[in-house]
Amino acid sequence: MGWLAIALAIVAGLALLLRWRRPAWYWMTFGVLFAAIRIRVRYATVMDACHLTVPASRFRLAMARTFGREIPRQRVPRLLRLSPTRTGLRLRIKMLPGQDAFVFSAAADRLRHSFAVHQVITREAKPGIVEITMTGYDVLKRVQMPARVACDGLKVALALREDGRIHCRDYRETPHSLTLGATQSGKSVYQRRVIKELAALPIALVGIDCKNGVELAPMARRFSALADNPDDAMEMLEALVDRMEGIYEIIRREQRVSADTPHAEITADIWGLPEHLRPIPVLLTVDEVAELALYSGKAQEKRRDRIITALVRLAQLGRAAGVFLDIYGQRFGSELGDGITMLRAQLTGRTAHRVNDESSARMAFGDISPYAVFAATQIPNDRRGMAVVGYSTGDWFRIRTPHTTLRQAVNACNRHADLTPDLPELARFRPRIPTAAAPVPATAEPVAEAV
Ligand SMILES: Nc1ncnc2c1ncn2[C@@H]1O[C@H](COP(=O)(O)OP(=O)(O)OP(=O)(O)O)[C@@H](O)[C@H]1O
Repeated sequence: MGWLAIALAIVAGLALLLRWRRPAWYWMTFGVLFAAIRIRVRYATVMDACHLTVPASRFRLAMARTFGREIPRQRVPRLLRLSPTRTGLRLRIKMLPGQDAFVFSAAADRLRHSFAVHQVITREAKPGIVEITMTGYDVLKRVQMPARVACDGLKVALALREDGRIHCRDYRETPHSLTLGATQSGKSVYQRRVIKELAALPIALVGIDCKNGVELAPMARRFSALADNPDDAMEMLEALVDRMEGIYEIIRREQRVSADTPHAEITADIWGLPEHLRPIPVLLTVDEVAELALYSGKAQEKRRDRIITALVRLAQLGRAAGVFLDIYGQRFGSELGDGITMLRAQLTGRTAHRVNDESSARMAFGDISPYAVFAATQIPNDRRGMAVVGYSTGDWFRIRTPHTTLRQAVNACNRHADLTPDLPELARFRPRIPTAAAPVPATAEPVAEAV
């Protein structure tokens, strides 16, 4: 008996220690079991207490009255499935007549307290079925991505979502994006993560970094073109527009060939082109976009207009030609001048890190969800790298990318330097490869040695 008590005390101590120091391990060892038992046992009581039950049907009430029987109890929505996940539990519940997903969403906080879990997120899985995702611990406190994430094509796993799922970006589905955030909110780390993940994929990377190249130049081996000042940026963007127009010519030519071949598919983008004709897709990543939009004097104003016009054209027409845009900045509103709101409308992938005011958050999510605007303004200062991401469906989530150092991103770029394609139209912007003799600025980590 004494030994049993000692063993139980050791296990309980171990559980407490894990819960405190390693919540992810605690969840996978003890937490998931305890939570599943708790939910099974208390399900009906909690549903009742959270006002998620409905009165018995009129027929049963009438029968009870007629035969003088006990009045039937409130009906509890049926728990169809309870499945564990890496970070929590997922429940599928069949809604009762009169209920909708919003009723469950409004009760999310009550459910969270009642089931003693960290977070509860609800969504309608299909008509009549609501899915409740619970996370057992604060998954964004210390981001741990799963070792393997199934991604194919031009899809990359970028961050962990607050519901424990992975936030992926599929460039073919969401070709252009805008990432906002105050200074020191985590934009550069997010950009590094994107580049690190894309480095291994068949895509050409083109960058504009008017901070003299401090962010992107160390990764130059994987970049087909880089501009580190607004004059070069303007010429590079116009060259990219020329490339895009050339690709449209190829598509048109191929369409004419297909049109004369009965039953042949006719493509309207590069993905339907035969492989030998298909140009490599290009991602243009722009760090601190305001540097391109600010001007003083007539000459700079003209340059700014040409830059914004080229960006708008790339955003409007780039998708079919395989040209994608990732734009990063602190703000991206009409104060940056004509054409900015037009450009923003094309950037459908939206991410906002911590912002200092509501108007900045509205630049990202004003047209998606007022709740996402609020969430972006509530990101705490000590949660660097945390962001809100909005999907075109109107859904939004808090996310956090794994902390990616410049060293890690540079290593990935060096490892995959052989995948860097030559873009003849942009050949004059091919970056100079940094060497030990040309060290990166003191603020950045040192450049990796050549592979
Ligand atoms: N996902 C993350 N996890 C942990 N720390 C992070 C994360 N993202 C950023 N940080 C930390 O936050 C700080 C600021 O990050 P970063 O340089 O990316 O911000 P920024 O928005 O690009 O700032 P600026 O606009 O001034 O360049 C860095 O010290 C970085 O280590």
